[in-house]
Amino acid sequence: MHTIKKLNKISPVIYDYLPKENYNVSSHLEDDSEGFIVRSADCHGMDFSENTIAIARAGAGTNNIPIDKCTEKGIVVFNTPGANANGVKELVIGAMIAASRNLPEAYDWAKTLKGQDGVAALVEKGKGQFVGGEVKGKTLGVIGLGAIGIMVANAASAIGMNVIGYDPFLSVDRAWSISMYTHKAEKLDELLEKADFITLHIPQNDKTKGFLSTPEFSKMKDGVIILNFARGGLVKTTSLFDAMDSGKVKKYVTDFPDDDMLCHPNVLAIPHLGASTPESEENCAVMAAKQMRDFFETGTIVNSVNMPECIVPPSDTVRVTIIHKNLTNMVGQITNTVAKYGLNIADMANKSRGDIAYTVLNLDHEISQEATGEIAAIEGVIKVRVI
Ligand SMILES: NC(=O)c1ccc[n+]([C@@H]2O[C@H](COP(=O)([O-])OP(=O)(O)OC[C@H]3O[C@@H](n4cnc5c(N)ncnc54)[C@H](O)[C@@H]3O)[C@@H](O)[C@H]2O)c1
Ligand SMILES: O=C(O)[C@H](O)COP(=O)(O)O
Repeated sequence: MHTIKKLNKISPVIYDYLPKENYNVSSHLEDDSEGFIVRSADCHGMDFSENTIAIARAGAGTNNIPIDKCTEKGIVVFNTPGANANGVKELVIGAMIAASRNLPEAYDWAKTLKGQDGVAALVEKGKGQFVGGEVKGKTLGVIGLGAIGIMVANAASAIGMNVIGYDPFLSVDRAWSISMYTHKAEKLDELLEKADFITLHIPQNDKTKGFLSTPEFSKMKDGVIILNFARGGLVKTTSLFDAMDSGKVKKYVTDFPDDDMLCHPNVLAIPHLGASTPESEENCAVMAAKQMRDFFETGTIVNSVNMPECIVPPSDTVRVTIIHKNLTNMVGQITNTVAKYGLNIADMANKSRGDIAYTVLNLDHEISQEATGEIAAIEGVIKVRVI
C-alpha cells in the first residue's frame, strides 16, 4: 500500500486515479509518507524522511517547495504544466477589463445607493465618475510566454488588442502556439515603453524576485495598469507604491495581495483565485495523480521540475530505479555491481539533467537487499528503489 499525504484540499477526482486498494491518500498521514500532493501549502520547513520519493504540485508554481533539498534527497518533484492555464487566462482578461472600466469602484458605489429614492435616476447621474477605456486598440505587454502567457496573448489579440510578448527562454514547442499577431520584444524595455497594460506570467525564483522595480517602472507609460497573476514577490512593493503614488501606475491588479496593499486605492486585490475553478482544480489533480501513479508503479518521470524526463513502459521484470549524481562511470559501477550478484540486465534507461541522473534497470531475477545496499553505497548514488 502506497501512502500519499495531501497537504491541501485536492479535487476528489484523484481517487479515480489512485485506487483505494493500492493507495492510502489522506491529509491525516504522517510526514514520512512516500508521496505528497500539494497546492500552495508552504513546504519549506518540512524535513522529508527516507521514505519520501515524490511530491506532486497540483498546479504550476513550485516556489512553495524546497526543490534543491528534494533533489539532494532524491525526491522527485512534479508539477502540472498548463493544467490550470485556462482558468488563469480567463481571470486575467476579465480583471483587465474590470480594471480598465473601473468596475470594482462602480460595484462599491452602486451598493451605496441601497435604500435611496430613485435609484435608477441616481445611477444615471452618477455613472460618469466611472467612465473607463475599452481595451480594443490598446497595447498589452505579456511577460513570460509559457502556458498562461500565450493563452492570455492570444485571447487579447482576439479582442482587438495589440500584444507584445517578452520571453528570452521561449521554447520552440510553445512558440508554435503563439498567435501571429503577438509581436515578440527582443528587450524588456520595448515592452515596458509601449504597453498600456502589463501582465506577468513568469515563475518566482531567485532570478525573478523583484522583476519589476523602480528602473522598470520608470520606463513604463504614465497610467499603466499592471496585472500580477504570477507571484507577489515578482514586484518590489516599495517601488510599486512609489509608482502608484506618482500616477505612473494607475492600477495594480494582484492575485497575491499583502497587508499593505489592501487599503491602497489603486490596488485591485483578488484572493489567489486564478486557478480556483472546478475545471482547473480537476485538471491539476488528474495530472498530478497520474504522474505520481506512473512514477510509483513504473518509475516513469514526466513533468518533473528537478529530475530528468524518463519514460519507461510497464514491465513484468524486476525493476530497479536509481537516482544518482551525473558523474563519470556511475552507470559502469551500478551495472558492475548488478553483474557481481549474477543478475542479467534485460533492459535499461539512463537520463540526465544537469547534475542529476536517473537509471532504470530491468532485471531477469529478483535482486537481494545486499545487492541494492551495495548500489546505494556507491558514491554519488542518492536513492535506490525496487519496483
Ligand atoms: N494565480 C494563479 O492561480 C496561478 C496559476 C498558475 C500559475 N501561476 C503562476 O504563473 C506562473 C506561470 O505559469 P505558467 O503555467 O504559464 O508557467 P510556464 O512554465 O508554462 O511559463 C513560464 C514562462 O516564463 C518564462 N520565463 C522565465 N523566466 C523569465 C524571465 N526572466 N523573463 C521572461 N520570461 C521568463 C519561461 O520561459 C516560460 O515560458 C507560475 O510559475 C505560477 O507562479 C499562478
Ligand atoms: O501556481 C499555481 O498553479 C497557482 O498559483 C495555483 O495555486 P493553487 O493551486 O493554490 O490555487
